[in-house]
Amino acid sequence: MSLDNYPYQINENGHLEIGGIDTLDLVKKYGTPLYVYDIALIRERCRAFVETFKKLGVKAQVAYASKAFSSIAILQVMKQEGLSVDVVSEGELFTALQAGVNPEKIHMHGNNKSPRELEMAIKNNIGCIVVDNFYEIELLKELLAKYGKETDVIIRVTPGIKSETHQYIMTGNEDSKFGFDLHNGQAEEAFLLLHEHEAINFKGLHCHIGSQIFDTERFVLATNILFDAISKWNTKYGYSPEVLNLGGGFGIRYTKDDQPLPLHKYVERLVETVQEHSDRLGIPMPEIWIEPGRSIVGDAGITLYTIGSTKHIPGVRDYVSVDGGMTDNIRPALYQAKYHGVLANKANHPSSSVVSIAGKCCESGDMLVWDLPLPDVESGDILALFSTGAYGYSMASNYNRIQKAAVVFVENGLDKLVIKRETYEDIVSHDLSYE
Ligand SMILES: Cc1ncc(COP(=O)(O)O)c(C=O)c1O
Ligand SMILES: N[C@@H](CCCC[NH3+])C(=O)O
Repeated sequence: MSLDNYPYQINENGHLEIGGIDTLDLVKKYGTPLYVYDIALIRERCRAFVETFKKLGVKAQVAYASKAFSSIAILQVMKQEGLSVDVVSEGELFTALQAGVNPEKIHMHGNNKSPRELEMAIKNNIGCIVVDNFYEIELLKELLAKYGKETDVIIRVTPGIKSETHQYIMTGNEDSKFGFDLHNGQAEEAFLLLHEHEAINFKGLHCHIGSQIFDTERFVLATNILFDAISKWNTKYGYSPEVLNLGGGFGIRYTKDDQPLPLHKYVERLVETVQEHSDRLGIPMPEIWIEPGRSIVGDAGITLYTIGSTKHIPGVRDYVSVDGGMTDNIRPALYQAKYHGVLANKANHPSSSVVSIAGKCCESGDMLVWDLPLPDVESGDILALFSTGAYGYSMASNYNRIQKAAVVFVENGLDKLVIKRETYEDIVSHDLSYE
C-alpha cells in the first residue's frame, strides 16, 4: 500500500517500507536516529532531468547541488548517473574529488571563496568557477597568473525577482548577498572584466532564484530577465552566451499541501524559453545547466526516530519527544519548514490524536513538527519523518554534543551503511586539554 502520494509503502505487517525494505529491520540493525535513502528513486529523479534534456536534443549539464546532501556514496551515485556536481566549499570540493567525480564536471560556487578554495579549484582544473563578486575576480586573476592556468567561468547574477518561499532560502532578489546585480550595471562590469581576460574563458550567466519553487513561470521570468541583459550585451559587444545556468530550486512534497510538478516539466519549459529567446536574437542556443539538489534527494530520504517521553498539557497540547531533533534537521527551527510523518511500526493504524514532535535539545524551538495526526503513541514507537533527504544530514550539528546520525542507502532489496553514526570519541577528538 502506498502512502498519500509519498514514495514509501506499508507492508503486510503494517510497517513502513522504503525502497522495499522494512524500516523496523533497519532500526534493529542500525539504531536511531537514522537517515535512510531510496537510491532507485534518486536515480529516477536524476534520469528525469538528464533524459528530458536528451529527448529535447539540448546540450545540458545537470549539476547536483551537493549542499543538499554531500557524502562519498551519494556523489558516486551522481557520477554513475552522469551528473555534474556543484560544490560551494573546500569540504564539498574535497568530497567530490574523493568520490572520484571528474574535476571537469565540478562547478564551484560561493559568495566568499577563500584564496585556498580558489587555489584548490584551479589546481584541480575543475570545470567551472561560478564567480560571485568583484573581490573574487581579483583573487582569481592573481591565482591564475601564479599557477599559469586558465579556467572557465560563469557569473552569478541576481535577476531581482522574489520567489514565494521563505526569506532565508530566497536568493535571486536584489537585496541578496549572492551574485552581481543585473539592474545597477554591476553584472555588466563583471562581464567586461572577465570577458577581456586572457586566462579566463567566460562561458555565460548563472542565476538561482530560490528554493522549493512549484511553478515554472518564475523560472521563465528569471530567464527573460537574463535575456534582457544578453540582448543588450549582444548589441553592444556582439556577445552570445555558451552557457546559461538556471540554478535549482524545484519544489518537492514535504506535506500533503505541496503539489510538485513532474521534473520534466521544468526542463521542457526552460528549454522552450531559452530556445525562443535565442531564436529571437538570432544567436546559437546556449548549453543549459541546472543545479537541482532537493528535487533529487529530498523525498528519497526519511529519518527514523525512537519516541521517548511524552508530555500531556490538558487543553494545550501533547508533546512527543524523539531521540533526535534540530541536530539532524534544523529546517523547522530555521525556516518554519513543515514535515509529515507516520509511526513506522503502526503505519496502518488510523490516527487518534494530534501531537507535536519535539527534539531532545535544550531549546524550546527544537520542534520537528507542530500538530501531526498520529495513532496512539507509546514510548519505543518509531517515528518516520518524510522527505528529509535534502538539507538534513548536510545541515546537521553537534549541538548539546549529540552525535550525527548514521546514513543508510537501500537499493535492490539491500541496505548499506554509507555514513557511520558519529561516536562521542569522534566528537571530542579535536578537543585539546587545558590542564
Ligand atoms: C546556487 C544554488 N544552486 C542550487 C541550489 C539548490 O537548490 P535546491 O536544493 O532547492 O534545488 C541552491 C540552494 O538553494 C543554490 O544556492
Ligand atoms: N538549506 C536550504 C536551501 C539552501 C538555500 C540557499 N542556497 C533549505 O534547507 O531549504
